[in-house]
Amino acid sequence: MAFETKATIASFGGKLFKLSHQSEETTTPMAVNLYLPPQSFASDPPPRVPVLFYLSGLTCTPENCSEKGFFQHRASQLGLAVVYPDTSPRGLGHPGETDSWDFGAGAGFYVDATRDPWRRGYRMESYVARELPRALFGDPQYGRFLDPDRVSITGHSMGGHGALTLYLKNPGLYKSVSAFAPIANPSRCPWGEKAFSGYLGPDRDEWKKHDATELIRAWKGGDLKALVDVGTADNFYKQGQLLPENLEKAAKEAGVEGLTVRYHEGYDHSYYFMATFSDDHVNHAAKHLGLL
Ligand SMILES: N[C@@H](CCC(=O)N[C@@H](CS)C(=O)NCC(=O)O)C(=O)O
Repeated sequence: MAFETKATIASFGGKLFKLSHQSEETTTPMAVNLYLPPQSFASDPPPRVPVLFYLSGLTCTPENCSEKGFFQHRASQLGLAVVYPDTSPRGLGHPGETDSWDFGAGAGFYVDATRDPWRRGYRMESYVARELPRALFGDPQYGRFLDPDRVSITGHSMGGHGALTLYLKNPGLYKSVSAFAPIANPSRCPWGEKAFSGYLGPDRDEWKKHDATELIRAWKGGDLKALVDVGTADNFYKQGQLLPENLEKAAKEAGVEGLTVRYHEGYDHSYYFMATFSDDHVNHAAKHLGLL
């Protein structure tokens, strides 16, 4: 279904498009922001620029990171498009959908739910990894700007975990992955236990198929090309919601190379942390997308 353009906003010499389209996976209209860098408007026909998908964390819409993550700063210099999807369907009307900030609306966890009522519409894995890219790359208005063969993925918190799992589940689909403060081992933290039992049911073996720390053990794709940043003053890190050490340990035990985890003294979970290191994450993607 074609995208409706709700707003066009100048940003770092390029343009941020606030879009909406009807999703078959979620059965709802989905908001998504697309940033096109200045290079996209410098010639006609435009160059096909590589694409970075950014997956947001709990409670977020496409706006949070577009407004204050500062990915557009470095993306504009390098000639990289950035796609900011939403974090769940909206307005399905499932009982309890908006009762808590860490489950239901704003908290889709980038899985395809298998439990009622969530299995209707809460299909953010299929939406983000398949439907949205297919729709964008095939779109009559926006597809001609984008290179479907050069795609990377990144994200924050729940979205950092989403980026890691989509990358690990789909070898070759993305050229690299990075994450800010990811919920790295959701089967073993309160946020993940709540989300996975609600969306996937009580069988913990099912959870393993959607847990980055478990998936990394089975990785056979060679050098991982993964960058992870964590702030040591992040309260969620201190409360044991993120568990990045478990991811590092699993990679080490499995002999998986190419995972860089950096701990930054004094940084918290917020966009002050993200904006500080977003250039690094864009550079990481750009290196693997042939821009650097
Ligand atoms: N609502 C939660 C915080 C949730 C939270 O920090 N969400 C992060 C992602 S995990 C976020 O990006 N929030 C939106 C924002 O800060 O703009 C609380 O009050 O503790």
